[in-house]
Amino acid sequence: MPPRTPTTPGTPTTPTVLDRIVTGVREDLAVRRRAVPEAALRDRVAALPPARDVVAALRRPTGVQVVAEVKRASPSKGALAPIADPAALAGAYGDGGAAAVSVLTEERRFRGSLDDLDAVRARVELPVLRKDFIVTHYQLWEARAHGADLALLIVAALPQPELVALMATAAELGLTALVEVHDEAETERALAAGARVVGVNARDLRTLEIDRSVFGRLAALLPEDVVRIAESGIRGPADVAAVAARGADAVLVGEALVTGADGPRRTLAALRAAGRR
Ligand SMILES: O=P(O)(O)OC[C@@H](O)[C@@H](O)c1c[nH]c2ccccc12
Repeated sequence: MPPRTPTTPGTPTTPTVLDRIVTGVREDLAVRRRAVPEAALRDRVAALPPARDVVAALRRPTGVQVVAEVKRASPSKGALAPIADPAALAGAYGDGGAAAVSVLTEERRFRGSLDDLDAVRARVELPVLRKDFIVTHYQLWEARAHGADLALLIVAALPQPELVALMATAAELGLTALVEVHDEAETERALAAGARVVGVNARDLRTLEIDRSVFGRLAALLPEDVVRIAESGIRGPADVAAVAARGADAVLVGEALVTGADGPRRTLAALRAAGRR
């Protein structure tokens, strides 16, 4: 991968956490590409029923919806939960009233896999999100071939022409793009690329710091018809209530659900209660 463009010509930039993750993702991807050619993915996709309607599931008048994440580990926190049976966890999320299930498939830092996506897909009827660092069309084909209805596109990881091209491929595949932003410039890029579902990540993927004020700031820039998802750092009901007051349609929650002492069903119920309208 070419180095990031230095802000001052001639000044070398140190790779951010995001840069390092994407480098690893590209290496792992090269291995999978050799094992499973894109033509094979296309055949699998052709045999599948169409992807689910995600917008209807994520925006409901009854309250803030919860996208519940299958997350074993993260670069910021290390190990979170072993999750030996991701399908069982997804089943619990479904029972608890999740609107969708997010499956982290990045292997090195988040300890996820496409096997997790398969297991979850086989278990729930809910929309499923492939959460990864998607930088190639191949990964979108993979996402759909493994049953995802939604795919994450992180604006910070993608130059604008790539973002636009990946959104077009997602649309062809019937995949809804969840376009992730963390600042004003990224929000403008997401909208310019035609994003209909925007995730505001409270965590800066370059530094891994959380800033809970980002959702309110960026949600205010989104047109009414765009679905708004508050991502990361939702610790409990009070955080759901805070983003609900600022117009969140949904929250994306990982850590609080996989580490919560009350278990995923009750933790989910408490989060949903805080977002009821
Ligand atoms: O575990 P949390 O703080 O509830 O966060 C979930 C989700 O927002 C987070 O996993 C996430 C948001 N955007 C990402 C991009 C890549 C990897 C992970 C993420």
